[in-house]
Amino acid sequence: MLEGKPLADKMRPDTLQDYIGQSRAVGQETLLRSLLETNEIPSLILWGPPGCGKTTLAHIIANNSKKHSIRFVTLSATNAKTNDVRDVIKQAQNEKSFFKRKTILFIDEIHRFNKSQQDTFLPHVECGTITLIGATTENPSFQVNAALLSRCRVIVLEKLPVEAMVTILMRAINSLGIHVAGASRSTDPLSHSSNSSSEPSVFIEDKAVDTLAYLSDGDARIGLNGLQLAVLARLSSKKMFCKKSGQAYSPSRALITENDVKEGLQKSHILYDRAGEEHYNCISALHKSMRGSDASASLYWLARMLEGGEDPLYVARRLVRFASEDIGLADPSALPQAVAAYQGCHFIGMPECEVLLAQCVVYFARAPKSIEVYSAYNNVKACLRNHQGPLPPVPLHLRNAPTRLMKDLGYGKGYKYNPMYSEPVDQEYLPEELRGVDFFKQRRC
Ligand SMILES: Nc1ncnc2c1ncn2[C@@H]1O[C@H](COP(=O)(O)OP(=O)(O)OP(=O)(O)O)[C@@H](O)[C@H]1O
Repeated sequence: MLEGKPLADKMRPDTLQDYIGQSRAVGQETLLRSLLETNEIPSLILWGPPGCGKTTLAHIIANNSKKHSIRFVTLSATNAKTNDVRDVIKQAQNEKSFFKRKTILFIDEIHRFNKSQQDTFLPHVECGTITLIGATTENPSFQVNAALLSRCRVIVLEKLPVEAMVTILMRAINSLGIHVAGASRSTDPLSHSSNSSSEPSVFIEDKAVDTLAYLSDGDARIGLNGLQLAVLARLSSKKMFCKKSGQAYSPSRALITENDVKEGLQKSHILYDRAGEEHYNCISALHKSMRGSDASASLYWLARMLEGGEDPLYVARRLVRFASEDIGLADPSALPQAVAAYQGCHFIGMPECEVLLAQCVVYFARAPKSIEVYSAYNNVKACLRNHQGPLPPVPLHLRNAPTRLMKDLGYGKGYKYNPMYSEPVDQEYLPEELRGVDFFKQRRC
């Protein structure tokens, strides 16, 4: 059971009874559960973080549907082409008209289809040729075509809590015939596979199960595959040790410790999902903590990103933006600080550059804030966007007149060159129709 396919795939449950957690979405009293039990599947978008059970739920629905002779077709948006979708639809139409057979189309990572690809199946979902089930880790309001979204029920699945992770891990531990060494949890002796004489008895520390459940951060795939790696690594190091020391490999006992499971997990997967929602959530939390002048929280979000493997230059670029947007002229040295931090990160890279970013983040959290320039500039942009008709011409006196013709046309005429005047110069700089507008005070014009 340990070799070959990832443990997470082998442990995928087939029925709702074995589907752990997610009670808000598919608990006993939920509408979705009654629909699933009566096999009336609506079009669904399953939205949730990696490894929380989206594909598993679709797999359970597939199992159920097959019993009711409903076709269940799976496509992954990472490699399916628009033509593949068309083929599925064509077949679904035939099945519907000739055999009155329904088709459920499951599209994994539906957010990877662009809007026009999503348009391909919209009319067929509308007219009931296919029931669509899409799985996504990304917020469907941004990634799924609005018309399609309005025809689907969005099911929000949550990160699996630690207790649910422990249940999932214990089920795997039981089916692998591993014993738990420690007081609080006992394995189910009946489910142990019989211990063949060529294999050692494998034990796992009670604490290691908790640590694995905790560090998997709600992702059952990481937890199960981490368990598999830890066991395989421990067994092979035992064999290596015997080989090196010239001892005959005698199967006895192997103990999986907390350290083994920590090594079995990749830190970057545990803490942070660089490409997904978490990336935007953390940068937003950092930005808001600095804006709120909370230096300690700012450091926390920074560390969470960097420890999770975020690109330091991405963080540095956001700091450059923050320096102008939120600090602005309240402390004009913030901008050079951010640019210097960016260049410093570029020169020395991680992990050395983390302290540069930390210094800059704390400086920014403690700095006085001003959005004066940022909001005045937004007022100007709004003014330009709201303008009806052609934009007003640049006043003639402000135009440069490099040629005789331009001079003859009045370019630059009447312009007062400020350094020639000792007193303040009375001169208009805005177009005629905006005369008197102050973008620092006015929201609109
Ligand atoms: N709620 C659950 N109950 C029991 N096992 C689960 C549950 N969720 C996930 N698992 C286990 O974790 C594995 C991975 O889960 P699954 O493929 O369903 O995640 P996912 O949400 O589709 O993730 P991704 O977005 O990364 O594809 C499954 O094969 C199964 O073994």
